[in-house]
Amino acid sequence: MSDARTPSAAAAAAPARPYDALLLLSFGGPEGPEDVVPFLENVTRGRGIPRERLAEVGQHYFLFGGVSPINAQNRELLDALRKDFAAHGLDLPVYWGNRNWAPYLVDALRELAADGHRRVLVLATSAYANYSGCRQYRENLAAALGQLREEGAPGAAELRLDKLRHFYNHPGFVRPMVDHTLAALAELPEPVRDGARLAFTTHSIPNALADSSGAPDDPARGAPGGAYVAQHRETARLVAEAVAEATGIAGRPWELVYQSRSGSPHTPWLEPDICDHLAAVHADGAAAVVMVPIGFVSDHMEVVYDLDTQARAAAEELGLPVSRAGTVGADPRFAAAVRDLVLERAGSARGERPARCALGALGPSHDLCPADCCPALAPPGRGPVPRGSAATSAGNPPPAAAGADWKD
Ligand SMILES: CC1=C(CCC(=O)O)c2cc3nc(cc4[nH]c(cc5[nH]c(cc1n2)c(C)c5CCC(=O)O)c(CCC(=O)O)c4C)C(CCC(=O)O)=C3C
Ligand SMILES: [Fe+2]
Repeated sequence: MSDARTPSAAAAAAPARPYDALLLLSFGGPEGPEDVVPFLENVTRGRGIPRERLAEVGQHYFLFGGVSPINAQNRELLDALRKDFAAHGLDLPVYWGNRNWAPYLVDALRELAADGHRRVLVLATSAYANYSGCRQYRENLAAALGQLREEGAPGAAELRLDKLRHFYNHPGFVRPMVDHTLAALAELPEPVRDGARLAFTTHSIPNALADSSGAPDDPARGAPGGAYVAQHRETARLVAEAVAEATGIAGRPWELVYQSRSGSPHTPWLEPDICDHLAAVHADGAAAVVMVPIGFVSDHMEVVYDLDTQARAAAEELGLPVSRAGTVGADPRFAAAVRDLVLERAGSARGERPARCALGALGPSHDLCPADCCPALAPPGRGPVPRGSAATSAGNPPPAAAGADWKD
């Protein structure tokens, strides 16, 4: 077909249409000692983290000169995305803004709007369903856009933001993790390699937040751990199976464990902690452990401190050989996966039915978060969060602010 007005020809000319930019939305981190305390104040405002925990976490950052690796890693990812888009003829500018530190989200949106962009896709650097990786980012988008509209920032009134779906089961996320797990196995001394177990790690969150994670119609919602745990178990299984195939060793034990717990000790959070897990498998006769941080997209502070510093020290004390797999970071396969998600979503927005790539049994995640997806507070007795209750009114951005990412 050569008619330039047919949808496919138009799509070939501007494959991301109707979108005109991509925003990388991340956590942010301090870039010097003087940033650490104000950064932690931003992260924990209104979240009830004990002061002692904050002082302790500040020390983790000071141990690294007050610099979190996360911003440099996001700059690398930006670079990889721009290279990948350019190499594949995708003319889509990429912007970057953070929740907790400069460059801030609100400034990125101001720039996007001033540059004339109107329909913007958002890649949040969080692969799984849960409040902090899903709804909290949507709240951040709504709040920043609300602020710009109040300011009367040029273009802000027309700006519409659509968050891309969760990508935990996309091959561009899973396959680099498989390679990195194989590389971490190869780092172990040869005699313990075949007996090494896999410990997949992710951020612990309060049990109540895990139980209510995901969309209300998600089969995992209501099961212990909700979509958060179900999705992590799926990624872990996919990686473990691919590692078994590559090594020819079937039945290597693996477990999903947690790290970076904070909050009150009286509130139950997901367990076991990686350090307790290392002690348990050591007592059980494990020869070695490979820690695989599937919960994170880059080797940021939770990885370089909580795993490489704290968990490694615990393993050393036990005399248990350990190694740690790298995260996806700026892997070109991940950049290509982002391009795939962009083109897929653009196709959907044009009313087409694009292939929606996902490995395993759970299928691709939803594009539009339904009203009670990943609520901030656990619904009492696991029922739906009542509309307009304290749990939702502060958190649920109105449709106008959250764009097509919000369905009510
Ligand atoms: C699920 C999840 C992810 C993964 C998904 C995603 O990436 O979104 C994640 C990522 C990250 N968490 C990070 C840092 C922190 N998280 C904290 C606190 C918390 N995280 C939580 C959850 C998550 N966090 C929760 C439930 C809290 C309790 C307070 C609250 O309910 O909000 C605190 C406060 C101190 C403390 O208590 O640890 C800090 C400093 C950094 C930056 C690292 C760097 O600087 O390199 C990153 C990427
Ligand atoms: Fe969600």
